This record gives sequence, C-alpha cells and structure tokens, in this order.
Amino acid sequence: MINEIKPSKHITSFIAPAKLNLFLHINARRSDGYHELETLFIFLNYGDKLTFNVTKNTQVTLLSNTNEIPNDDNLVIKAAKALQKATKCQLGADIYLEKNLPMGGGVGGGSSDAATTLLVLNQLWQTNLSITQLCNIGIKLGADVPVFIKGEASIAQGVGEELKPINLKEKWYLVLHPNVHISTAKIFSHPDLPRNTPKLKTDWQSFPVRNDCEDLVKKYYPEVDKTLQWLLKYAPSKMTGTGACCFSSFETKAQAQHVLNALPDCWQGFIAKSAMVSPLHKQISTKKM
Ligand SMILES: C[C@@](CO)(OP(=O)(O)O)[C@H](O)COP(=O)(O)OP(=O)(O)OC[C@H]1O[C@@H](n2ccc(N)nc2=O)[C@H](O)[C@@H]1O
Ligand SMILES: Nc1ncnc2c1ncn2[C@@H]1O[C@H](COP(=O)(O)OP(=O)(O)O)[C@@H](O)[C@H]1O
Repeated sequence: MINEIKPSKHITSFIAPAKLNLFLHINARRSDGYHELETLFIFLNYGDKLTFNVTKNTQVTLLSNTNEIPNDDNLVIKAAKALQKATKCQLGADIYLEKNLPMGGGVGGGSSDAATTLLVLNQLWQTNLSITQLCNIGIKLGADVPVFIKGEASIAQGVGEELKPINLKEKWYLVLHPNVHISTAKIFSHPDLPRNTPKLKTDWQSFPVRNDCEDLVKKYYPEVDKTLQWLLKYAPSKMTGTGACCFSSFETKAQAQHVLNALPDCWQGFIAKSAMVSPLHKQISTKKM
C-alpha cells in the first residue's frame, strides 16, 4: 500500500521531473511496431509543476501556462481519466499545469506529467492502486511513464517498462533546447534508423554507449547538430531520447552555470542536478510495492 501523501503544509504543487537518456540503444523493431530498447534513465531536479484540487463530481479540468496542447490530447487529462476508469472513482479534480519542460524535447515532459498525475491523484482520491497497477495504466499512456511512476534511475529494456534500478554519482547537467520539436513517432518510423544494436553483455560503463537516434536527428535537424557541436567546446555532448534536447555533464554547479552563461541567445537552456530517486518521490512519502 502506498503511504498517505504527506505534503508539507507549504507544498501546493508537485514536480514532474525531467529525464535524460545517458544512452539509448535500439535492439530491434517488434511486431507491434514498437522498438525493443536498452536505455539509461536518470532524473533531474527540474521539471513541470502540477497542482491538484479534488472535486466532488467526476469532471477533470486543466489550466496551464501554455495552450500548445488541446486539453483532450493532454497526457495530464488522459492520466486522470485512465485512473477514474480503472478504479470507477467518482471524484474529479481541477488541475493546474506549469509547463517548464520543452515539448517534444526528449526530456519526457508529457510522460512525467502523466506519472505525477497518476501518483498524486491515486492518493488524493484514495484509490490506493499499487505502483505495479499504476505502471500498467501508465505504459498505455507512454513508454516512458513507468520509469517516472517507479521513480528510480534505471537501465530500461522492453519498450521502456523493464526497469533495473541503478545508482550513479550525481552531477550537474546543462540541457539545451535548440527550439525544434521532434516527433518521437517520426524518428522511430524512419527507414534509416539503426535498429540492430546488440544488448549490452558487460557493464555499460566499459562500452562505447551512444544514442542510436542521434545521427538521423542530426541529419534532418541541423540545429541539433549545431547544439551538439557548440557544447563540445566545453564538454562531451549527447542528445537525449529522440531529441531535440542535448546535454553535457559537469562536476559542479559553477561549471554548468559558466557554460549556460555563454549560451547564444537563439537557444534556451537550464542547469539541474541529477537525481537517482525522482524528486517527486522525495516530495511525497510513498512506499514501493
Ligand atoms: C524515445 C524515448 C526514450 O526514452 O523518449 P523520448 O525521446 O520520447 O523522450 C521513449 O522511449 C519514448 O517514450 P514516449 O515519449 O512515452 O513515446 P510513446 O508516446 O510511447 O511513443 C511514441 C511513438 O514512438 C514510437 N516508439 C516509442 C517507444 C518505443 N520503445 N518504440 C517506439 O517505436 C512509437 O511509434 C510510438 O507511437
Ligand atoms: N502535458 C504534456 N506535456 C508535454 N507534451 C505533452 C503533454 N501532453 C501531451 N503531450 C504530447 O506528448 C508528446 C511527447 O511528450 P513528452 O513525453 O514530453 O516526450 P518527449 O520526451 O519527446 O518530449 C508531445 O510532443 C506532445 O504533443
């Protein structure tokens, strides 16, 4: 049973943290069209913010600081309705979403919003589903939703639901968004995408891991290539997920901030410390199943 949420009296909103893929290997294409992946997810102490007010009818409303996504397509609404359907819960919620993460950026913003909605409403509505039950709902909303629900940095296989927790030294990351929106579906359906990287047989740190989507994205989105090249002046740079966001890691906040200060005006960026346990899970007291 997941413990009661014990938000401190000062907390009125919950974080939906960003994720980075430190590597992303595509092993094969499955008969259902999805791809068998091997990837390493870490979280960042930075993300969207969600506030929930429980209501007595089954209506779910959503207000946000951006209107880029019609409410019916928003993963926050989809997650709330999926939880109502799975539990026949008769309560509703007025939700406010503060969007800080770039959409289609490869930092998992939508998936993270969905996971935070499932975890928090599961407590506020007292539907009390287990983490496993929430993951079974979450995987239908997006391949990246389960890792946010479990809240542990992990090496993931399958489409993203087979998770093996991992513990790495926390570092400071600079994440740059080159203002292009990349459709995950478009990248995964491209004929030139490599789809035959073998599963790792040894520790990933003794292998030249990479992001199998990077070459294709660089070819069709030169802005991403430019961002990676610019970052390389300061530190090794990588793309996360199917892009467009790129990142470099630094030992200290000052080093990351120094590079952020040098960022050309045409790009956006942020710095954040990595987290092996989702900051949402630190924010609410939950017991894993
Ligand atoms: C690629 C990854 C890596 O972490 O992240 P992003 O780049 O999206 O952040 C994820 O696997 C994305 O997860 P998510 O963003 O939830 O994607 P979904 O909505 O489930 O899938 C969008 C589309 O991507 C393709 N897709 C996604 C995951 C996967 N393992 N194989 C796929 O082929 C499918 O065509 C699917 O219709
Ligand atoms: N709350 C949301 N935040 C961001 N994207 C959302 C949201 N709801 C639905 N979406 C849709 O989901 C897509 C993928 O979202 P996301 O999980 O952020 O993937 P990525 O990691 O590629 O950015 C977006 O391009 C957007 O069209």
